[in-house]
Amino acid sequence: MTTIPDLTAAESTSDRRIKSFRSIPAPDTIRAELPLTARRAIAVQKDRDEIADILAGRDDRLLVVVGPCSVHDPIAAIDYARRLAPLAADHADRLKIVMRVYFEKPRTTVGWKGLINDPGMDGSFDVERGLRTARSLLLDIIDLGLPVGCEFLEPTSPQYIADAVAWGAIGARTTESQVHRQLASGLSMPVGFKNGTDGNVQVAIDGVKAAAAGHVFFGVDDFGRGAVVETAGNQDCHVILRGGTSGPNHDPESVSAAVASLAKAGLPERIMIDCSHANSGKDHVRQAEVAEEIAAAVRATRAAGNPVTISGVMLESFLEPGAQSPDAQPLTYGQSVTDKCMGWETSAAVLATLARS
Ligand SMILES: O=C[C@H](O)[C@H](O)COP(=O)(O)O
Ligand SMILES: C=C(OP(=O)(O)O)C(=O)O
Repeated sequence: MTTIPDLTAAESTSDRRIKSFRSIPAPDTIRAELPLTARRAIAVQKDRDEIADILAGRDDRLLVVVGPCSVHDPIAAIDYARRLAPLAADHADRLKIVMRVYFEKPRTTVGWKGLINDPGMDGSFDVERGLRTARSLLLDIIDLGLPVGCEFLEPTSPQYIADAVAWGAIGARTTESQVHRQLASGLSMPVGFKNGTDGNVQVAIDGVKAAAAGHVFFGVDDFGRGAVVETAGNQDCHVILRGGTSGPNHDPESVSAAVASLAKAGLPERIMIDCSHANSGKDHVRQAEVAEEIAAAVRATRAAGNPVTISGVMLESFLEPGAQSPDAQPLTYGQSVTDKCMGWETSAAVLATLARS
């Protein structure tokens, strides 16, 4: 019998490019430390139901997902939420306002990947602190009476926070990813799929169809153990038009084309429009104009007695207009460290315009 000698570290074919593994607490540990509680759970479920009703056309309000491109400073995020909450209440008969609370940033190449990945923004990657900070912020925002919306990027991060989230997004860079479509099929809230960065809307429609089906895939359970996950499918998914490399796609022709493709796919003929990203050329001043154009289009459709196919709008908005580098010293309070955002005054004016539509 031949004996196989143990390989030395230098001979091993495993982990040749892994520098370290750091364990983190299991999802149920962090959730138990920062419990959702029955009162908040009731609020989250009510918000999810209202959002699903808007997306299905059972409620004719406009869904508005508004907030910073990314959260880097929880104090500024709460400050923003305190200003948004009374506006959300004032406009509640016409708009369903959800605060954008994005903790995970997909990058075109490299860059800061968000508060969960690197809460110190200094390369220390204290993911455990990032998870606790993120969860705690979500609970505080819910306590102000606002539903929250997050992009889901890491396939296992939802286990730590998704119970507090009323609406989710799959971004343009991951909309075609089977892993993210499977993830969406098991998420408990409505989920929007962005069109691809090249402007391809069909990949988002395919994402919605894939997520509506049940799937079986690799994941982790509540105790952080590797598991085979079986999902039931998510029927509350929709498409988000965000423009692409060939230009914006919020104009009436692009919206009609997207709606026709949804009809062809047998899906509800309703979409959300992202006023930022490629629809505004990442220009926050232009973003407000795009929102005005959408408000005008919705008004015209209603006036003509036609069905409104734009059921939601996304806005990138923070306390201060524009953006700064994440490396700025000192950082400007309330200003984005990723994409440019509308400042607070403009955001409030845009919400009022959307409410009038
Ligand atoms: O919304 C944020 C950004 O557009 C997205 O994360 C990509 O950013 P990047 O192109 O700066 O990496
Ligand atoms: C990353 C985002 O958008 P997109 O996926 O459309 O680039 C975002 O909304 O933060």
